[in-house]
Amino acid sequence: MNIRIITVGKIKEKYLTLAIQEYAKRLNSYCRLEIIEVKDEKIPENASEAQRTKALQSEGKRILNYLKEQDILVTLEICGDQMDSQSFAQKIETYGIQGKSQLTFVIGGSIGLCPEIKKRSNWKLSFSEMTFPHQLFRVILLEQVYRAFKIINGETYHK
Ligand SMILES: C[S@@+](CC[C@H](N)C(=O)[O-])C[C@H]1O[C@@H](n2cnc3c(N)ncnc32)[C@H](O)[C@@H]1O
Repeated sequence: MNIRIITVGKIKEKYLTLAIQEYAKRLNSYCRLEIIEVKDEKIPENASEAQRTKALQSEGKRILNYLKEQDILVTLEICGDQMDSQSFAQKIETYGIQGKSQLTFVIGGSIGLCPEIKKRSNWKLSFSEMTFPHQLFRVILLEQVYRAFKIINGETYHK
């Protein structure tokens, strides 16, 4: 299976980079992992609605450049569908069995994801109703994908 993670903005914290590298290394045994970072738009704290919309559209265009028609697009959205790790693993496994082997996860930047990307989404996935920072969220997603492959392969992993 090919897992691609498209993210908006760079990782600035060393400890997060180390955690990402660790999970990327672990995932090597289970899938082909690609992480793509697209440039984020810098907008002021007090940006107007129009400025936000423009910034979201620019980030969205950069993301769309990487999407292929056959990709299963999984958008990470706070208001998406919540599930437990077993169901998450099962859904990934089912896509694999159906021959849909290119899963593309998209994590928004600090201002979220634009409507065009959300509209194109095949699977809107929420990890809870809480808001996590986008840099940390990359680690959380990688850990859950790793956990999913451990579950799919019937391997033990700490609970
Ligand atoms: C700081 S959040 C963006 C917050 C923005 N106000 C919004 O409503 O999307 C950055 C990104 O992290 C991801 N994210 C954060 N918390 C999440 C959660 N609980 N479930 C799913 N994705 C989450 C989403 O992709 C989000 O676009």
